[in-house]
Amino acid sequence: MDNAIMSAASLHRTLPALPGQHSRPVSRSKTRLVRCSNERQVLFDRIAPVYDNLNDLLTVGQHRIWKRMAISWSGAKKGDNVLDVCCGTGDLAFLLSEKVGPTGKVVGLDFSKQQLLIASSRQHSQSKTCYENIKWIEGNAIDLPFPESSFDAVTIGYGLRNVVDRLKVLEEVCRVLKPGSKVSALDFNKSTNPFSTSFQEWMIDYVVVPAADIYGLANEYRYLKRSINEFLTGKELERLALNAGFCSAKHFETGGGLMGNLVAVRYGYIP
Ligand SMILES: C/C(=C\Cc1cc(O)c2ccccc2c1O)CCC[C@H](C)CCC[C@H](C)CCCC(C)C
Ligand SMILES: C[S@@+](CC[C@H](N)C(=O)[O-])C[C@H]1O[C@@H](n2cnc3c(N)ncnc32)[C@H](O)[C@@H]1O
Repeated sequence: MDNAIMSAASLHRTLPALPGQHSRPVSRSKTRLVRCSNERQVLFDRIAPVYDNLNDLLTVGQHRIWKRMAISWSGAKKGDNVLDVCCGTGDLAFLLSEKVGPTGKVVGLDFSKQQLLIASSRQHSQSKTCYENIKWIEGNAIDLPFPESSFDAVTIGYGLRNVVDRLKVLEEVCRVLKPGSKVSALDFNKSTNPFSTSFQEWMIDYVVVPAADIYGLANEYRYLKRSINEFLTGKELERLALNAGFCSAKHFETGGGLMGNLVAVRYGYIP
């Protein structure tokens, strides 16, 4: 394992075992979820080398603006301890690092080793000293390896749509957030406007997939359209966040309706 990347298992080993922990029989539906999750992990490992370049190309740099907006909505500030779930190659973690500065701390968590290796090499190839405050952890978003109330803000960029159990992920995020703190989750918008949906699908079929095909990754990028169809609308995401334990949730459309950003607050005293 790359020295700069910690595994969640090694983090867990440093925590005391819970009393009464024992292994349970695994159900068929759980086996299916694990298989689906493993397939996605392989997919994200495969696209890692081209992911950043394709994002810049396909959005003509616009994704950087959407990511800056996501950071701003998270409420992260100087000196904060923050988490980027499904961090991939680290775009949001790097922006968070600049936001919280050298007195703050950033954790980037992802289950794709290849994505994390790129994040770590970007961290070391760029000379910004504040990037020293970032740690990369190989782990699963449905079982965050942190105690409750650990973070002042959490971001998730294009991650919630890709996990097999979204409610569990939001419950986990709510648990690790400090009371009164926010999660900001940027993703594709599953629009209720037929024009936006048609444009999104047209872009994927005729621009995104052909561009990915140049790298032999057409199938991996075809998955995008399916995953957006199976995703939740803004209103459904707001309801899911409330069910996960957040006290308020609001979804904003960005990128001309192509993208969306869920902002949810964990119940608690806000000074
Ligand atoms: C931000 C983009 C992709 C992120 C992304 C997210 C995922 O969940 C994936 C899953 C599996 C494979 C890949 C990904 C993945 O790359 C790129 C999105 C591109 C948009 C579909 C199109 C953007 C349109 C432009 C903003 C419009 C520009 C207008 C032009 C100037 C006329
Ligand atoms: C589309 S990428 C987004 C990367 C980055 N956040 C960004 O905005 O560019 C989705 C990331 O989510 C990660 N991911 C998906 N399911 C996950 C899970 N259950 N646990 C941890 N990471 C996961 C993938 O490995 C991948 O790196």
